[in-house]
Amino acid sequence: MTVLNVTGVAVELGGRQVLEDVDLSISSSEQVGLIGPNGAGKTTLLRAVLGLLPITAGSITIDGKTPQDARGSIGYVPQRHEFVWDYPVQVRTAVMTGRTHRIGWLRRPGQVDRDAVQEALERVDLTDLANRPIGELSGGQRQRVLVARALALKPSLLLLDEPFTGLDVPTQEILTRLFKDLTAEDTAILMTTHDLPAAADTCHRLCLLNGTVVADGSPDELRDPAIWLRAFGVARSEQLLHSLGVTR
Ligand SMILES: Nc1ncnc2c1ncn2[C@@H]1O[C@H](COP(=O)(O)OP(=O)(O)OP(=O)(O)O)[C@@H](O)[C@H]1O
Repeated sequence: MTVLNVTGVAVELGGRQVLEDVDLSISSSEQVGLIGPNGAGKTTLLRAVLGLLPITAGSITIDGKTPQDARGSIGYVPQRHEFVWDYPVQVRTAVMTGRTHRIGWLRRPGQVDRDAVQEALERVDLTDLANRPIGELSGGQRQRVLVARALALKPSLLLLDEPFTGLDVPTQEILTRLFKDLTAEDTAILMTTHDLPAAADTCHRLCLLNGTVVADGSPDELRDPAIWLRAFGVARSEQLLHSLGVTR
């Protein structure tokens, strides 16, 4: 079943066309890697899917709804530096903020909300740190807080912006396993990353973006080096091709 449907989407920022004619669809149980060079528009696309940026053409639906109407079923894990870590709250409270769209701004969390937060903490193995102030956490622990915060919504679509950057191998493995479990439970995942080998290993499909979708297919279908060179806007990059295990 299609969860995310992006058709002919264009986004302008500061008078500049950042995305043009972007098509992308993701089904439940699919993990898709969004790959592209710096400035390709990956974060912009995630923010458009979240309804945080206006689109100037095309359409975006999540479970058949507009981004604004679907906000309560999209989990978003921003890049770690975008979150305010010196805010004096405990881990459990930070994770509860992920449910704001479900609870509403003026209501207090109920038992359902507390249970969802507890389950999310368990899934990222953070129950021992639930009462720790977020400012005292390591980088890997902070990443797990952000993932738990997104999971507390029990989303049908999970958007991850560079979830593995700066993480040690054990933390990467915990998250990789978790994302696999989530897709097995029908969650659709769209993840930006610069870690191409890891993306090729873990994602069902890769979407190569550079202002528009240059290629979209399974890692096996994208073995032609010309596709990667076109996506990254370079004439020739042995290192890029080598890191992908793509042969000329
Ligand atoms: N608020 C803004 N106003 C104007 N231009 C912007 C704004 N935000 C981003 N841009 C520009 O839009 C383009 C796409 O940025 P975006 O952050 O989506 O790229 P990205 O693919 O996520 O890059 P990276 O891999 O470096 O994170 C860049 O050229 C960026 O400078």
